[in-house]
Amino acid sequence: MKQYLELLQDILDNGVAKSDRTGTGTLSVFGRQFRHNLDDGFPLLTTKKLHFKSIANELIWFLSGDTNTRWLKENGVSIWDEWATETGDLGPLYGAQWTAWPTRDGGTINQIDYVIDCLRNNPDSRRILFHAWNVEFLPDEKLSPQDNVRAGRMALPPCHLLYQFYVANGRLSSQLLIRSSDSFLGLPYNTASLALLTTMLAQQCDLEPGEIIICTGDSHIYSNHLEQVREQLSRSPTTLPRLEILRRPASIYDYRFEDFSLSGYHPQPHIAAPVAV
Ligand SMILES: Nc1nc(=O)c2c([nH]1)NC[C@@H]1CN(c3ccc(C(=O)N[C@@H](CCC(=O)O)C(=O)O)cc3)CN21
Ligand SMILES: O=c1ccn([C@H]2C[C@H](O)[C@@H](COP(=O)(O)O)O2)c(=O)[nH]1
Repeated sequence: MKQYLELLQDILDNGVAKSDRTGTGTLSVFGRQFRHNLDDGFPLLTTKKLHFKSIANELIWFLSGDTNTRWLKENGVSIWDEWATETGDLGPLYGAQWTAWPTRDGGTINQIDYVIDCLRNNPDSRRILFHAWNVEFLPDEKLSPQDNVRAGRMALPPCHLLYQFYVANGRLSSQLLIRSSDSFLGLPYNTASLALLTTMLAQQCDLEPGEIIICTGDSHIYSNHLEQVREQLSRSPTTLPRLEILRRPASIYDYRFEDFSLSGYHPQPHIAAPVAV
């Protein structure tokens, strides 16, 4: 993932010091894009060890429509704990908007079903996308995540916002807009998650995985991640792992962590960093 390391270097070289909601402070650039061909391997960083289980289970959790951390915790994932209420609630964020976007007549729309239907029946459509920016439920930036949840809003507004898909020559590509990107902690997760989702959708729709493209808006490095970023940039990327899906689940909603087999993942050691809440 040379492209990812180049983005980190770009932020170090060109970033402007900006304050942010969490009070941590960042170096930030605006509007960047990188791409990765899934034929070249699964884009899980080799320059630091990533917890693939957190990434895969978070995606399975989103697709299930769940917005409570209980299932995540039961499955070894703690990355959402800081934003949840004492009962584990996060408000109507990703999973709710992806699979049960509320309609004015009291019903819901499953945007993932729509994407699968397009990929199978209208793959040349230029409208194959889903997104989570449901303005009615966005949090009030002046309130804490937990107080927003208690008011029926999302704990955090979506960061990975808009997923668009494209089919050509039997290959499925995807492009993701991330409005705000924690480039050291969040972006490696978002990149691997997009690659995994694209591979799962390709399997469900009899397509081959193509390219993934990541577009980041406010692309930042938190001031308390600078040492970690420099450590990572001193390392050289090695061969990417390969992802195999061991069975074909009945639908996009039926994948389990055990279905994913990652081979050849030999990362350099984990680099710990505090998450900005
Ligand atoms: N500041 C911030 N950055 C994010 O990336 C982020 C948020 N907030 N809030 C919502 C979600 C939660 N996400 C997170 C949260 C924590 C880690 C994190 O601490 N990762 C550690 C390992 C933790 C683990 O997998 O158990 C890492 O070293 O990658 C990653 C993504 C992505 N999002
Ligand atoms: O999937 C995710 C979720 C969150 N982030 C990061 C981006 C920002 O650092 C924070 C969100 O804060 P805002 O003030 O709402 O922008 O979380 C991410 O990179 N990826």
